[in-house]
Amino acid sequence: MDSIQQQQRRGGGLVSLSPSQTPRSSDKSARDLRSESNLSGKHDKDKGVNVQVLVRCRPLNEDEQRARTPVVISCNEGRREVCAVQNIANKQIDRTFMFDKVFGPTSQQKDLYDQAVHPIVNEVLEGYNCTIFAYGQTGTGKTYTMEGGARKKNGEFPNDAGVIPRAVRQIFNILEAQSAEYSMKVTFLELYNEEITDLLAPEECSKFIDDKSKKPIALMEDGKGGVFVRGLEEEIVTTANEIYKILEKGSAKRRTAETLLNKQSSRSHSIFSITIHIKECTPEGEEMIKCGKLNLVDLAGSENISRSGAREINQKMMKSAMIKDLYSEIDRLKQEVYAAREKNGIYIPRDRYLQEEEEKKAMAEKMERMELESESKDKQKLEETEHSLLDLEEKHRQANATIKEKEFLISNLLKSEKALVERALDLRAELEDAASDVSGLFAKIERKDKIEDRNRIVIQNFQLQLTQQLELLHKTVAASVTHQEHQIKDMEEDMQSFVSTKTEATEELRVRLGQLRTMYDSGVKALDNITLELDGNSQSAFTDINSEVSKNCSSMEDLFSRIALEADKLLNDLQSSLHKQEEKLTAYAQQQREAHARAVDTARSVSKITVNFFKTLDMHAANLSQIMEEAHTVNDQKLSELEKKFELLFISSSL
Ligand SMILES: Nc1ncnc2c1ncn2[C@@H]1O[C@H](COP(=O)(O)OP(=O)(O)OP(=O)(O)O)[C@@H](O)[C@H]1O
Repeated sequence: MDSIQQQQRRGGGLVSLSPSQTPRSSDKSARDLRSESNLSGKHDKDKGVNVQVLVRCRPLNEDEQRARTPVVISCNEGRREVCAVQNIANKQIDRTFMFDKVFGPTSQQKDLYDQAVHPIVNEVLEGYNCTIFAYGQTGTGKTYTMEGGARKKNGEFPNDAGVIPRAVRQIFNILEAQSAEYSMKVTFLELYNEEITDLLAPEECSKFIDDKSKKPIALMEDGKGGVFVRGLEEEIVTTANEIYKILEKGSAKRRTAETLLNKQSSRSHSIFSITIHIKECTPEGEEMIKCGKLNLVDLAGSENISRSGAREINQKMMKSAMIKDLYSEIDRLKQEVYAAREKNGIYIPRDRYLQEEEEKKAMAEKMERMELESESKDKQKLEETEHSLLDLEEKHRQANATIKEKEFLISNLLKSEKALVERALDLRAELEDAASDVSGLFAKIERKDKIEDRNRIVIQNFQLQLTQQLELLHKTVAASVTHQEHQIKDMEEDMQSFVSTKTEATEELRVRLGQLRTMYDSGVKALDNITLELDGNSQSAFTDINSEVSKNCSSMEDLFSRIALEADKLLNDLQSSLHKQEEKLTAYAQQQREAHARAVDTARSVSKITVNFFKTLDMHAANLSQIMEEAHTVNDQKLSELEKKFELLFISSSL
């Protein structure tokens, strides 16, 4: 669990002095700070506050040396004292001031940093809020101490690098050495005439700030006894170089603003803040976040503080203190007079008495005058207050009207914000729909690709199988044709052998018929001869012979009819066998023709199916690409609509 570890505040002030400068009333603040520091020292532990006041005295510059400017400040670093020599009414009065640390004119930037700032930066990294501010009159070396010389071109530090670049370097060196997990942000602001300028804000924002209708950057109380600046630009930084660039950018902006507004650097304050969050693990493994803040403040020249718009209460205190002093002085004098009268005190010389009486009288007159003045001033002030009260009432009325106006504006703004939020939600829903459409489209494309891949494989398989089937068919048809040719040849041969066999039998039959005919003819001749021979013989014999002839004739006729029947039967058998063979051949040829036709039909229908299949595939592919194009177009339209809506939304939100 993350938690934020916030430590107490610490602070330190650097008072810069020039050696020729006698501390004046404003320098009293240095003493005040010192005494405050001493006072707070007693309660350091209770309050958790620690203020240190360090003084640095710069050496005389060339001009001052040339002009032989007298040196009125001497520093004793060991005793931590600064001695100022003053000549009042030809009397030399030496006044000594004590500080937490004193740096004389020969002190180097590094000495000051190592002794005074280094420990404070360590405390920042331990999670404290620390402030280092430079205070002093113009030209006493505040900017020199805080910023120092510019970095060299190769990025190296010059010897006169000031507190800010050295602190930045130290912070990064320590964090990197610890391999710490951290985040860092910086702010840079300028305070001039009670007006805060964000030195890191982009130009447009600066313009807004100038525009009175916009919310100005404002100093707010954080409710925990601290203050923060509302609306200040915070820049996240990860390297020392980034901070140096930001510093350069901010300083450049400060310079530009100064030129434009004819300000002087000595009249404005600048505050550069570095906030560091560091992650730490407790021994129990719990994650803790340490938060430390370093404020680096370059104050306005102390003689210009009143001109910088500050009125920052000492005068009032001085006046009341003075009246108080005067009253106590009167009391003291009264007591002295009383003691003199009663002779129970110490006698004083007459001259002194007269002088003191004079002084007392003058004092009483002065007091009377002052009281009168004060009364008239009070009266005047009362009148002024009444006036300002009336003004305030008027302003209050105006402010109320402005508040109402602003409330109306705010309610309108809230309404438009609500409408914008609703519109944004609609747009978001549309965007989500579009995104789901797009993802659906992508899924479709993926599916289409897969189907195309599968189709490609199916087509390849189909082509392979078709080629194999066609080859098989071709082989089968070729084998069948060869087989048929063989069969027809065999049948031709069979027919030829059959026909030749039957021709032989017919020839034999013809020969036998010829022989029979010859036999018949010879028998008839023999019978004729016998008839002739017997013609002359007896009638009886003739009858016998006739019967014999008739017998022979009938047997011959029987034989002939049998032979003729046999020949008919043989011829019929031959004819029927030939007929059957012919029928068989015809049927077989018909079968083969039909099989061939079927094979041809199958091949044709296969090729038709293939062509149709490819056509369908092409059609599907065309449909798919059309769908894709349409989807892309719809998608593009939706996207451009969404972009337009977003633009409108952005323009209306920026308005
Ligand atoms: N310790 C020092 N050693 C050498 N020169 C110094 C030292 N301190 C200041 N100077 C020089 O004195 C001059 C005035 O210093 P600087 O501009 O820092 O004063 P300042 O207090 O910031 O003035 P201002 O309030 O006008 O900004 C500069 O030229 C600076 O280089």
